[in-house]
Amino acid sequence: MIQKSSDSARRAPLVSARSVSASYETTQILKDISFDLHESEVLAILGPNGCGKSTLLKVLLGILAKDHGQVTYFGDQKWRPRTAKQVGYVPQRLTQGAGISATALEVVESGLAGPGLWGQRGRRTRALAALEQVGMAEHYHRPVTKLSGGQHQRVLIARALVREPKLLVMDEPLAGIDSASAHQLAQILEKQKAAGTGIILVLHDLGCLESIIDQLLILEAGQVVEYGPLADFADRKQQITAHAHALCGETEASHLPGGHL
Ligand SMILES: Nc1ncnc2c1ncn2[C@@H]1O[C@H](COP(=O)(O)OP(=O)(O)OP(=O)(O)O)[C@@H](O)[C@H]1O
Repeated sequence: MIQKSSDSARRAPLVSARSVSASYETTQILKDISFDLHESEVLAILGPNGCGKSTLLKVLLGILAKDHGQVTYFGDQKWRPRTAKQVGYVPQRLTQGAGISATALEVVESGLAGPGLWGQRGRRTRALAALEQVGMAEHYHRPVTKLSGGQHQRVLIARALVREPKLLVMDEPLAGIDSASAHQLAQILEKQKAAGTGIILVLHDLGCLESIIDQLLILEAGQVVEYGPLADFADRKQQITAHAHALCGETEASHLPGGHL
């Protein structure tokens, strides 16, 4: 059941999922997932290890085909090259295949590469501006392998923001970063939210991102067990976080490839 605040109900969603199911070969992982994400909204997806959070991201990012259901992006029911252009994806870390010896600037510029996306001209200027947005301009020439976890993450956020996305998707953004970096992350996301970007976060814990989260979607065994405004969970927040923590243990590397979007 989709619950909407009266404000949200008046606006068309940026992303709308209806009764989505998905499988790996013959094993069904996601069952009947529905949610809406509006402009300037932050949706946090929580749930225990293996419940299907990364799989849901893969479906949303057009990497894994759905078995059934519908995902509408920006009013369009098909994932197209122009959809990709409006979506920024932030993985946890760069993988080997993504060219990890690249400099911060090269990594951010790679966010503008892709068929039918942006031309070569102006890439550097846009990439530097994106690094500036996340407070990393002075590190533009450094190899990402030499950056701290939080700095590395900010470069990946810049790579997503360089597209000026309408939708930002982040996989476990609090994993492996210290509390100062987590607070910087909260500030960056808050600015994006204020600018109208819709944000989907896969989390194991609300942490210091709680203040920017609007909606919670809790998955268990591939199904939505809770969905609604964060305020509705006020009396159960600790319980939900403790539950996710207890079941999650150490976070694992994302299954999603970095930098292909
Ligand atoms: N490529 C794959 N092929 C087959 N099964 C997979 C594949 N990727 C994930 N799975 C299985 O799908 C289920 C959901 O995995 P998924 O990675 O989506 O969970 P998750 O909630 O993101 O877990 P975590 O919190 O550990 O990252 C798990 O049982 C997992 O083993």
